[in-house]
Amino acid sequence: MKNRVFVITGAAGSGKTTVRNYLHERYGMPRVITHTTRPARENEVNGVDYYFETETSFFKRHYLESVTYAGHHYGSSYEGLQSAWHKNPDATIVLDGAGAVTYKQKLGDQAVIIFLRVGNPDELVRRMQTRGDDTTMVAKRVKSQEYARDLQMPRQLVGKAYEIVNTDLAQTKAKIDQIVAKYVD
Ligand SMILES: Nc1ncnc2c1ncn2[C@@H]1O[C@H](COP(=O)(O)OP(=O)(O)OP(=O)(O)O)[C@@H](O)[C@H]1O
Ligand SMILES: Nc1nc2c(ncn2[C@@H]2O[C@H](COP(=O)(O)O)[C@@H](O)[C@H]2O)c(=O)[nH]1
Repeated sequence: MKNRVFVITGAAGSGKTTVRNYLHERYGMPRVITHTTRPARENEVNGVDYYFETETSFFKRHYLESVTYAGHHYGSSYEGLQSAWHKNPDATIVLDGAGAVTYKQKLGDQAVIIFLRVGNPDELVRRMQTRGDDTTMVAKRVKSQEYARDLQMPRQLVGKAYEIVNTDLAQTKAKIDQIVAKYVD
């Protein structure tokens, strides 16, 4: 059986983690946990949401790809992906737009990319605030180049990725089910 990874990408606050958790809960897809130097949010747990790293420990890992997003480092390891595939042939990961492009380039058909967007970008800020994000962090993020970039699907992924407007979560889940049905028996 072919190993695959469902890559969820899109703007900050667009619902990537929510969709990844749905794929985990509904389809039993293991979540590939990535590494970051960003401070943990309230309720985030090391080894569950991320491996939280220091500026020194981050650079001791072996990454398939890594990026800087709004001033913090993020990276996904080969070992994390292999360990997820060891549990199940279909896994899921949350990446920014640049990471999703790298995954498609490196893994080809094994990477199924789903780009999430919302109708109105103001909704993203509302969702981050509702999630309880630190106000200063939200302001810094919204000003970042990476945030602006990820409002649109990366041009390298046009025609190679699914796009879902995540307004109504029930409808989003139904669309996710349709995509998964194309790949998973
Ligand atoms: N369709 C939706 N309607 C309303 N709220 C939603 C919807 N989808 C997700 N949310 C909520 O929006 C907030 C942001 O969602 P989530 O954390 O999944 O986004 P994200 O894309 O992973 O964000 P980030 O990249 O900043 O980590 C959460 O509080 C989540 O419960
Ligand atoms: N390219 C990568 N992007 C990653 C990775 N882990 C998370 N992310 C993305 O970073 C931003 C910010 O995440 P947040 O949790 O601080 O809101 C978001 O788009 C994530 O999808 C990674 O290993 N590589």
